[in-house]
Amino acid sequence: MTPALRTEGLGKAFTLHLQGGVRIPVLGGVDLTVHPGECVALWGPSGAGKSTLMRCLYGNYGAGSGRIILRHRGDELDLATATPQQVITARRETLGYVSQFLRVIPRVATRDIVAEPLVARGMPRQEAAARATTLLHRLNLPERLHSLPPATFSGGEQQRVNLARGFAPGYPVLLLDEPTASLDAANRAVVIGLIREAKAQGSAIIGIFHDAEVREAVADRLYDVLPHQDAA
Ligand SMILES: Nc1ncnc2c1ncn2[C@@H]1O[C@H](COP(=O)(O)OP(=O)(O)OP(=O)(O)O)[C@@H](O)[C@H]1O
Repeated sequence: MTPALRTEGLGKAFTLHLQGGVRIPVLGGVDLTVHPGECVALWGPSGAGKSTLMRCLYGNYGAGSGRIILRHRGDELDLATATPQQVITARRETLGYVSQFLRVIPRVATRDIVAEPLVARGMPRQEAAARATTLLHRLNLPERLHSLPPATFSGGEQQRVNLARGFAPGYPVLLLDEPTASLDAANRAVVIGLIREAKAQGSAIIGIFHDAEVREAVADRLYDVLPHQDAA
């Protein structure tokens, strides 16, 4: 089976320009493969580079070396060398990312924040709003909050808005950074259900799951992110 996403020799180092150009190698030689319907959990000690790897995969950080091959529009797209326009298209159609924290857009209602990626993919606005509402209910976000901007929501409420937005489109590849960090047991169980359903529908998932119960419930295998001394 063709992988949904794979990296070849991915490396990343940070250069601290305000600290005399000190170079911090983080990732090196990362060969990660995830297939449709599979969930891979990134594993490794604090500071090993798990979040950095996620951000490289989504294109938030440029890769220092190597390739990030995404199966996109029936072809291969190397995100490490893709143009900004190609990255935007890949994010709209193929690659989703649920970060730990919601970046709130002022004055936009929660329902619209969740519906937006569906509308961007061409779904009629009313249908997108209905799907958003269903997901928000499933994640136990009370109806009275759906029409409010989430700026004043609690951490757990904001995380659930973020999750609804990330799961709504059914992306072929979905990146999850600590998706249950701020959630109670009932909502953790909902997220486990959403991940399992996404896998059953063929999504490839890469996640950081510090919660062992969630990790064991969804991950098919672990990928070791090792502290690296020699990164690009
Ligand atoms: N923007 C940045 N600039 C400089 N150094 C960074 C940057 N982002 C991360 N780092 C460094 O890269 C290393 C890896 O950080 P990262 O957050 O990826 O680790 P992690 O494995 O996700 O850790 P944790 O499990 O604690 O969240 C750390 O030493 C961190 O200080």
